[in-house]
Amino acid sequence: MALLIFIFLLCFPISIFFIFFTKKSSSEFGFKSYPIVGSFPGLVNNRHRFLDWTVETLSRCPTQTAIFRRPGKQQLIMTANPSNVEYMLKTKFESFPKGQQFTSVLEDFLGHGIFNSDGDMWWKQRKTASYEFSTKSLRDFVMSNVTVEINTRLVPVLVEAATTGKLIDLQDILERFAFDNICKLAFNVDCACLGHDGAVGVNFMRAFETAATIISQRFRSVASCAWRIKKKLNIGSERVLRESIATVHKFADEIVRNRIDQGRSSDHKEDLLSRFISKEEMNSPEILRDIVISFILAGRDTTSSALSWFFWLLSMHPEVEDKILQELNSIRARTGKRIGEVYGFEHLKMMNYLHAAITESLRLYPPVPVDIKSCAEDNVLPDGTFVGKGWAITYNIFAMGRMESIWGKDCDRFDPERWIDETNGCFRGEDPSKFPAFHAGPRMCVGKDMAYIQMKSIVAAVLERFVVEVPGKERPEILLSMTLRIKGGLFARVQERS
Ligand code: HEM
Repeated sequence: MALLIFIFLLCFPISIFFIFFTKKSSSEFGFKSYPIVGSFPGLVNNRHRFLDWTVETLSRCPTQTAIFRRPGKQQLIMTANPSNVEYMLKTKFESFPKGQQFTSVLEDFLGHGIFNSDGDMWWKQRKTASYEFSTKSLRDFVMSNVTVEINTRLVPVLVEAATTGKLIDLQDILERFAFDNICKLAFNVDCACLGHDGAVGVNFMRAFETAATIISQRFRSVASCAWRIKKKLNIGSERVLRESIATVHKFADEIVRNRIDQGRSSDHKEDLLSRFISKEEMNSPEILRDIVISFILAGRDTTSSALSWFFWLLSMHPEVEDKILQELNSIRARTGKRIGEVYGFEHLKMMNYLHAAITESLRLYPPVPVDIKSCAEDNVLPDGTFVGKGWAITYNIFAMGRMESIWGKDCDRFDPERWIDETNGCFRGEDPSKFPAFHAGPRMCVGKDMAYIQMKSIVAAVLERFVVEVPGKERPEILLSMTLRIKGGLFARVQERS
């Protein structure tokens, strides 16, 4: 008997070790999987380098697609394969909605706004947004807001930093810029977050930031019941989230109600809220609030994330900065514009090299690094991968920008020239299923053109007047929140360019 107990005690831990830690996945290349716990051990081990880990894993897979095994029947597929991306975002769009699993996580904050809805609800908002974003009046409104923000906020903040010689957090400055800008576009309110720490809008911005950060953490919660229990008990981060959402909703509700009361007599005709109010089917205060909040979320951290990584890359590639300055010089020479005068839309269109450099930065550091959909019916992807009904599928934009199979041997190199057409020197775009930084198909980002207007205007204004120096040569640490941010900020020193 004693011998049996001894053998059992010896064998039990050894067998547990073998079951959990040595059994290889059915797929030799993808995420390793173990009985009961699936692929979670790999995720836990690599959580501090999640994106780099997925790049390594997907680039080893024959079709750049891997299965992440979860306990239970519903699995998660991750792909960096352009044919699969085209299939899910375009060809079989209806089969791959955001899905209840995704939208229920964000619903407390975003309700049923464009960013967080599917089907009819999404389509009605999309139709209006697509139309309004193609109008010249909205583009002019954006141009004038960007010009004012650059001249009266961004440049003075940088002049002061140049005078004092202090390190500044460029990421924070860009986030404040983007927040001011998107609030003007969404409901024509000047939050004045850049350069005015005491402004009314700062509370709104902070609450918005907290809500967006905490709600995105729900996706990383190991078991979804964990956040749901905390929410029910109103404790910990869920309590902070509830308070932040209340602040955001109160601020937005007041604006929406006032605007509805003002009705047709309102002076605000240009912003998105006024444009949506005039649509019969979307004039309930709650849905208007959800729409506005979705737009703020979509336009807030995306451009600032893109530009933070862009300025870091530029600090490592002075030859690219020189070429941008040469291009700006030649445009000034042709148009007679003086330094300090912000460029108009027609001038921005001439900046092919700058457009290419920003796009190249988006390839390597996409603000939305991974995107998730659910599968509404059993499907087989073009590369032969089976995706069952109810499974989740993510396409990994960060990994796609680093795939040799898409970009060739120099895929890791920051090279704006790959976006320039050699025959005419103009910017040459790429198929969105290979480069889905702005999504692809019917849900493609509606703010893409506006984002380029904002990004090109900022880069031109900053580079012509200032030299930006980022100390250190290491890649900054990635912070995964709703977007790809730089952990701890992007600290830089600026000097006025002589
Ligand atoms: C560099 C800047 C930007 C990038 C990389 C970007 C990227 C994206 C991506 C990947 C999506 C799809 C997200 C999803 O459905 O899961 C998206 C959607 C969207 N974006 Fe952008 N975006 C940028 C700037 C903006 C700006 C400035 C605005 C607003 C003015 C905006 C408005 C939207 C909206 C409303 C959607 C939802 C579209 C829909 O679901 O039909 N974006 N964007």
